[in-house]
Amino acid sequence: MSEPLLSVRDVSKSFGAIKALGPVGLDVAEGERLGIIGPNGSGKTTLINCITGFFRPDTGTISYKGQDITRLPAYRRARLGLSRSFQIPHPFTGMTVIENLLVPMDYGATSARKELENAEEILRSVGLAERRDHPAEQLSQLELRKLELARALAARPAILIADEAMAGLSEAEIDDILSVLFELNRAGVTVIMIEHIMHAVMRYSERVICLETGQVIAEGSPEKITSSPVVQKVYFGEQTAR
Ligand SMILES: Nc1ncnc2c1ncn2[C@@H]1O[C@H](COP(=O)(O)OP(=O)(O)OP(=O)(O)O)[C@@H](O)[C@H]1O
Repeated sequence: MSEPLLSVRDVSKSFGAIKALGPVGLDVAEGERLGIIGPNGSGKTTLINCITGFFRPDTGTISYKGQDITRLPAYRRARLGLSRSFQIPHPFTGMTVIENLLVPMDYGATSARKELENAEEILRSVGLAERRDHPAEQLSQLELRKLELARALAARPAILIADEAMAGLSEAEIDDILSVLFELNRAGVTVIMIEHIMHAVMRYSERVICLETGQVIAEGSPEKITSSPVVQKVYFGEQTAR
């Protein structure tokens, strides 16, 4: 196997006496669609926070494109190409949809004209082009989720970590977000999906990792994970684990 795009080795994180994570290890290949599942409190958010630099892990290393990024601050990881979207969108209110993209882009790396072109292309990729000049606060819940993905894409990431991008949406809306995420992946973005909506994460992912009490308890294809007795036990209790 070629060198993984992202590599997590022996990473652990505690909060006081609570061991939230680890030690865990995982590799993510370039272009992969990886799903991470696990019940509430199993460590998914802590893992993302360690990967993106919001938390400093207590132990272990995180490498990206072969570079040890364990001690890099979050904004430097973002500039290297690691981006995340949040479950609860927090757009800049009082700004239009396109302005919401131009703000995170505005760090002087390219010309204003190029930034505008990039922003318009990202809006097209998430299906928000027609809402370009609407105030962010007028968007529907589905459109807000798309704007949240668009904002995460503003830095042109190599890896997008989508944290519960579909929670609370209807089945048709879930299909819509999945199409956007499939398209992004086809365009070359590696996607890590953290999700509680099982049928969505199973449809989307090529490989799924299941966390429980901060440990990886199962890993494999969606089919393997769906039929795994340990995963079933975690989600449905003892009776279904036979
Ligand atoms: N900042 C924090 N301070 C103290 N404890 C925390 C903190 N963040 C997480 N924890 C604890 O760490 C454990 C793992 O939490 P985490 O949020 O990573 O789980 P999760 O899998 O993302 O859960 P959910 O699916 O509900 O979002 C839990 O026991 C949680 O209470």
